[in-house]
Amino acid sequence: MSLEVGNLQTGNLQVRGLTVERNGRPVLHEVSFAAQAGRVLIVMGPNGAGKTTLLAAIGGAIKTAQGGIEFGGAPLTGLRPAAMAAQRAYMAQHFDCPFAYSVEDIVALGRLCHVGTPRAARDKAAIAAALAGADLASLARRPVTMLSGGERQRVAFAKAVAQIFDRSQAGEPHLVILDEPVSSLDPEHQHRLLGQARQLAKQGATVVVTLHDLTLASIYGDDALVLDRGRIAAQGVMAETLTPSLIERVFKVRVGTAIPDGGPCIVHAVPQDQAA
Ligand SMILES: Nc1ncnc2c1ncn2[C@@H]1O[C@H](COP(=O)(O)OP(=O)(O)OP(=O)(O)O)[C@@H](O)[C@H]1O
Repeated sequence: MSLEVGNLQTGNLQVRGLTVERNGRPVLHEVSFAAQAGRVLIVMGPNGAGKTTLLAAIGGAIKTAQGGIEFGGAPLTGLRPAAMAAQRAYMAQHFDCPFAYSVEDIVALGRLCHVGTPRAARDKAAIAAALAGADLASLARRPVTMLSGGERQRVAFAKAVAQIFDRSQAGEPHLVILDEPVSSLDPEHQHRLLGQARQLAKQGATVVVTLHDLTLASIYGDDALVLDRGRIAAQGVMAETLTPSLIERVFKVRVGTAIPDGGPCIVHAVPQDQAA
């Protein structure tokens, strides 16, 4: 099933014929899909498939060679940077800060796009809510240089949440892009963060997340986009798309256990030379 949508509703993300080159080499080839408001789209694929490149293109962090990216029916590049930042939060795969800013200060950077607008009145509430949501309230004054890898990842998520707090609270369309947001997190915080991503979708966000953990993808994703060597290998509703045969073909592992009918697909991946 295709993730194309005919009539764009406000808040839908539409990517058409996207080609991206890195270092002069195409790494995404004419990728087309839609992500719908109120739903979580999980982007999956092997190392080097182009997931980060895709999210960075949608997040405005890298240039595209060809194709269009529209949000709510308008080109994403058409807005001024501050207006765009108020509705599109992008959490990159890696977050590193060499300076000893506090956790709270880093999360507050997410509010920079609201300076000089009425939304600035909600900065304090936004930062407090984002810190609490990421379980960082007790670390708010700690320099980020003194955090663990997982704690830093939660800071990056909290910054993204603070950025789109206003639209989320108002139930207005916004785009949340999370590139491997749980790669360093313990199981409790993985579920906590992805649960929050689902909650953002419930509040009107269009949520696009990359994950390597196929079980988490199955639990938290409404829709799936599977990339393989820069092209779409499969796309559609999660339960219909993330099948054992797809997993074996694209990820080159066998599925030991899967519970497909309705419930989450619990993926127990074993090497291909070990029959399930
Ligand atoms: N800065 C860069 N310059 C040149 N090529 C790059 C650059 N970054 C990534 N690539 C290449 O682009 C392709 C896609 O990389 P990308 O990071 O998007 O993959 P990915 O699916 O996110 O992989 P992973 O699962 O390992 O994070 C790969 O072949 C990679 O080697």
